[in-house]
Amino acid sequence: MRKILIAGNWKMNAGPTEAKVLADKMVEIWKGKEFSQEALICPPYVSLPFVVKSFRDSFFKTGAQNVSNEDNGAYTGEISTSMLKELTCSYVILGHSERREYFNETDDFIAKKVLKVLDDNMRPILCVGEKLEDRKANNHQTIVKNQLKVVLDQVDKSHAENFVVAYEPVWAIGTGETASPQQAQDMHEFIRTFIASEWNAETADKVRILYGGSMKPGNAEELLSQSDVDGGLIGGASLKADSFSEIMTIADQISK
Ligand SMILES: O=C(CO)COP(=O)(O)O
Repeated sequence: MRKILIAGNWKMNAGPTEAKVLADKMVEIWKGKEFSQEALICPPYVSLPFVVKSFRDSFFKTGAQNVSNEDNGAYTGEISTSMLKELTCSYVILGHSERREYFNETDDFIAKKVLKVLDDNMRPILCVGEKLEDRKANNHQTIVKNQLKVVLDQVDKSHAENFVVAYEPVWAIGTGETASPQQAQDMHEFIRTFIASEWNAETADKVRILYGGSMKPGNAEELLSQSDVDGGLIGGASLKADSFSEIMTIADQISK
């Protein structure tokens, strides 16, 4: 059984002051209540210590939006896995389409980071997804398969439980347009089948595959109810404590 992961990607939003207010609000909403699934917030680096502090006595987990593939040393501007672990961060988003597009991150570079994160006993959330032109040309499966293959070729299947994939169709990110539940399910099933062909069915079954792209309270139930959709990677709607909590409540009622 896979636990649903509801993850917020705050991107370059919410500096320390705003982040603390937002995190405190989330904790307040869930005070005294149990959450049967997993909730995660990935703030910008500078806000992480504040969010960690706000979440200290709650079930909310924290993660980062990127990390270096190197150990501590002379790498100006970078942040290491050991620094994130010191803050008790457990997850790292890697290969987000914004990093691929604006910061030229390649599949090989992303694979190195995924390996580093897994080797250091953290959990990568590897983002994959096609652009609109790829979908229109019916190339979406090939694009996603190629993005995954570079990483899967290097990751040992023993990491399956810590390995998280997020399918984020680029055309659905921040656009208000969402993949239909069927489009999401079809791609998630394709991803799981591909992982099974690279590893095996038993390990592929352990990998959580999140959907990302304009997920909000109004469409979360339909998306999260799909058999291969194991959670959400949420941008805009994670910047509002109410919306994020509503999606969590929906996830709480769905068990996989
Ligand atoms: O990119 C995303 C999460 O990583 C999705 O962002 P939105 O939910 O704002 O579309």
